[in-house]
Amino acid sequence: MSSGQAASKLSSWQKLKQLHQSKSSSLVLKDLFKADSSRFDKHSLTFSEASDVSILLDYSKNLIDDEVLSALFELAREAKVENFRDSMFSGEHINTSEGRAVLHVALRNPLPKDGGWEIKEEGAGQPVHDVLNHMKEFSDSVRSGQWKGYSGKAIDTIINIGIGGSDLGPVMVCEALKSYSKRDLKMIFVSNIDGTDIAEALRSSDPETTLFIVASKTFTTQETMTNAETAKEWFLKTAGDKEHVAKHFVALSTNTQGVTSFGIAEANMFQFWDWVGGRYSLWSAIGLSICLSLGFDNFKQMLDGAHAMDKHFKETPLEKNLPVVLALVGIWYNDFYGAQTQALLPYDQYMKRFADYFQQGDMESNGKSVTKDGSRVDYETGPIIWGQSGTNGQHAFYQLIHQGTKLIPCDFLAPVESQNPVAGGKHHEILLSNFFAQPEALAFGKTETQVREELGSQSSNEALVKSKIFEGNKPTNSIMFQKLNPATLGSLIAMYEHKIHVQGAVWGINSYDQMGVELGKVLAKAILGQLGSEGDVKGHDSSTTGLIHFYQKNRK
Ligand SMILES: O=P(O)(O)OC[C@H]1O[C@@](O)(CO)[C@@H](O)[C@@H]1O
Repeated sequence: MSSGQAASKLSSWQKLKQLHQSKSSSLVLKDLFKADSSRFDKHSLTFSEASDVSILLDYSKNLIDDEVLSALFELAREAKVENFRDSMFSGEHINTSEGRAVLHVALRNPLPKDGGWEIKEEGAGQPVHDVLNHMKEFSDSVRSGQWKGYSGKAIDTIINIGIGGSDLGPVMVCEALKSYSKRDLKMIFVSNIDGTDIAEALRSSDPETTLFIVASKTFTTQETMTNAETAKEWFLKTAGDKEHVAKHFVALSTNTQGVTSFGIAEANMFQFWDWVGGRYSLWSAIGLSICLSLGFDNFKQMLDGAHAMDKHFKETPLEKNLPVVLALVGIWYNDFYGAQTQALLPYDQYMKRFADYFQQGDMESNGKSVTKDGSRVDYETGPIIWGQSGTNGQHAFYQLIHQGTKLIPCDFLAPVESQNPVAGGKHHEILLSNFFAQPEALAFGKTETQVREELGSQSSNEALVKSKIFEGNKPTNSIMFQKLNPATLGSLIAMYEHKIHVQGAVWGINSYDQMGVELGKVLAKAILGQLGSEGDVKGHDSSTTGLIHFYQKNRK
């Protein structure tokens, strides 16, 4: 297990520091490609270890050479990344602050008799498959119309009530795999405590044909429990009898007591375990909405794609390991080039929520500043994750990426095949031409000479010339996959989960707790009790007090 040591104490870290100082000015992509015609072949990897999945990772447009790469792999070895990975897979309690295992890989691991790994952790074997069987049975029954609401009608609307990991994964996957969905089953996701979220969901729903999923690992999250109570009151206004709740409410949780006290029968509960992190839980019972929308078979194919990537991560040498390469190249920019963010730019409109999903996945995992042994880091940890589908982002923020003052490493992703080859595939070719062009422009830019040639007589306008120069040398990864099918999406998500794992191991931090989300909740609870009148407001600074008083004076 990684000792949680400070990365900066590692000799390979110091070597990388020196390499950056001595080489960064000579790591120029234009020159690196000119010097080596096989650079693409040398710095791209393929993954096709799952049926129906073929992924290419081209990492040649990065500011690296053999010396830098080998120092990065040395860093991974010195930080004991392989041991830490193996500790995760074996069920060791690597989430040290909460004394828990980290076993989202167990959720997509076949039983040992079917070729899966033996994982010694309560729940991590047959119980996972028991829940999957229950999910299949239930989703088949709802999708077929066999499951009836209290008035005997089939279900045509699913409202998933959850937030964070109990929302973002299902939302992202249902969007990404919409072309595989049962189009006449309306999927609605309610997450925000803002009454608008639940109000808009209920406005367009019929209590006789709506199924509510209350998704919460703890079954204590204020937003989710409040939304669930409001939904139940709305439902009972029409349904009347509490007996009918059983036909319209199910729960996804680790907290059986919480579920039954809310009034949902245990038979309508889909269990998961404390070794499933919220931001890693879409593979668990939290994925029930995905099963309902896509059908269990597609959900299972997604699990299988993720399992294949798990196997790849577990067994492939670091130098050929897609998650490891992504992680190390990311550390090179994050910790030695001072890049603060990482952009995820999927050129597939179905993946428009992909970056949103990994905002929680990455930033709630690695947004830490203390190592596992309790010391404050003296280096950068988790990057800010952001992004948007292409080509939309090109018309929003690419100006800054191309000509701004910040270094923004970008992952470009795109499918070879479109799910909607409209206009004879013309749209897809235009999309892909942009997917190919943007990393090329970022890498190689446009020189002053080229600008002057283009401007001709206008090149006497120095300011204009300067404004049209593209410095280039902006690093990108390009990831292509055959088609955005369930197995491929599963592999891609697992690839980024393991990238996050490797970075956390190198930084010596605990990627699997989230202490940082607690303080705000506690303060909010205290303020909630003080909103009655001005006299109730106590113990705050003048700003917080002033804001609360402004609200109290002006509310209607
Ligand atoms: O699933 P639940 O227990 O309702 O937690 C929801 C989300 O809240 C958190 O912010 C933790 O409080 C995320 O880590 C988590 O995914």
